[in-house]
Formats: sequence, structure tokens, C-alpha cells
Amino acid sequence: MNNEYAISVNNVGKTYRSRDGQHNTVLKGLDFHVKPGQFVSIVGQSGSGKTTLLKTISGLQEPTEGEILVKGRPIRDGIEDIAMVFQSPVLLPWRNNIDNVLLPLEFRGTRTDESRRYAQELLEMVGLGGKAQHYSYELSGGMQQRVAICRALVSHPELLLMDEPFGALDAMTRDSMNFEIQRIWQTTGCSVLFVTHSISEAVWLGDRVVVVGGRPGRIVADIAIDLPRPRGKEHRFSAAFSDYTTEIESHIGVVTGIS
Ligand SMILES: Nc1ncnc2c1ncn2[C@@H]1O[C@H](COP(=O)(O)OP(=O)(O)OP(=O)(O)O)[C@@H](O)[C@H]1O
Repeated sequence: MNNEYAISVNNVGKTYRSRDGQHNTVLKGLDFHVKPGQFVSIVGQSGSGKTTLLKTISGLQEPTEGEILVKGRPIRDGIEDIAMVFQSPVLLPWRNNIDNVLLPLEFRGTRTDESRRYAQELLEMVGLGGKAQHYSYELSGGMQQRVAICRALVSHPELLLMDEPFGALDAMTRDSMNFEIQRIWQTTGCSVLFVTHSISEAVWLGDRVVVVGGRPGRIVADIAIDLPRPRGKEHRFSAAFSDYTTEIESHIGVVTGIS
């Protein structure tokens, strides 16, 4: 079995069946592999199946065709080292921030004194060390999303799946969260799949940008982003950056007929 990849998506398809028997094939023949520690951005038109892809990789739903391997093992083996971050942080309002971070470990029955220390460390890493005992309603949207990221990281995931995590944030907060997530990723070394509607965010963060498009959705482009790390603001204004965004825009347009 191939353990070389953090994730292998092999010929994956997904068809939803509605109650009245209608079939909607959302993804078909998807094939791609993610190396350990890679940051892969995923872009595509609304409705192209990006969220479906992430949910299928996470094991939240099963593929109708093909298979997904995480570190060479089928997802149905109950792989625990995957964590997901959604657009909305969904923190429990009756628990303080550190107890929200610790929630996944409580669900698994693996919470220890050491995990509390680690949760505090994570909050400090995202600049919220002083807010551990506060509640989510006392935080801004960006701060809440940082707590949600800590909650995803507390179980030391090797694979972090992020579905438009910064989509609800204002442009300035989103910018600073991009720096934050780059730093977190470089510190933890986990592999990341990052869905976004922002092509520039996808390019700035990604080692690769995968474009999903068509009906049913398939991979229409997989572009390696050869920009130095760590990336700073200046990279957003480079000629190479602009070439990448133009190329990706053209792939999204080709599939939809928009040019
Ligand atoms: N649970 C479900 N049952 C039936 N159809 C679904 C389900 N989830 C998604 N779909 C359909 O699958 C298609 C793809 O949806 P999905 O949310 O994966 O796209 P997306 O690319 O993430 O969209 P967006 O960018 O707007 O978030 C849509 O037509 C949607 O209506």
C-alpha cells in the first residue's frame, strides 16, 4: 500500500440521490495526490463540488465511486488525524474559549492535563492567550475563527481540511488570517487542503492550486505555485503572482464558458 502520500484521491465520484429518486452527479473521475506537509488550495465556481470533495475526504460522507486513502489507509478505517475548519466557527456559547478548543479531545475521551496546556499554547500561538477564559460572544469574528483553528489543531492532525475558513471576514482581517495560517502551517507541518473563492488567497497560500470545474465536477487544472516561502505582502504584487492568478482565472472561465 502506498504511504508516500498524505492523501490519495483515486478516481472519486459522488452522486447525491434525492428522496424522489433523482440523481445528481456532482463529482466524477477525480484523481489527485497530496504529499505530506503540502498546502493545496482548491478553487472553482460556486456549486462545482468543492465542499462535497472536502466532506468526502474527511469521511463525513462516502464517495459513490473510487477510493480515498489517507496515508495509504482507506478513510473508513476510522482515521483520527484529520481535522476540519468551516466558514463559520460554530463555538459553543456556554463554554469558554479554552474549553471550546478542548472539545474534540473530550468527544474522543483523550483529554488530559497536558492537553489543557497544549490548548493554552495554541491560543497563545494565535495571539489569544489572554482570552482563554473568555466566551465567544466577547470575541470578534476573526478571533472566533482563530479559536476554531486551535480547536482543529488540538488533536495534532496530520491533515487539516479548511472550507472557506475566511469567507465571512472583512478584507483586512482576512489578510492577517492568511499570514496566521501560513505561520501555523509552517509550525505544525501538517498537510492542508484549503477551499477558497479568492484566487489570490489560493495562490498566495498554496504550494499548488487545484481547479475544480465542469458538470459533473472534475479537476481542470493543477498548478504548482513556485513562489518563495515564507511569503510576504510583496509576493502579491510580483509579476509571477499575477501570471498565476490570470492562468487560474482562465481555467475557471474555460469550463464555464466565461472568458
Ligand atoms: N447533501 C447534499 N444532498 C444533495 N445535493 C447536495 C448536497 N450537498 C451538496 N449538494 C449539491 O452538490 C452540488 C455541489 O455542492 P458543493 O457545496 O459541494 O459545491 P461548492 O463548490 O462547495 O459550492 P460553493 O462554492 O457555493 O460553496 C450543488 O449542486 C449542491 O446543490
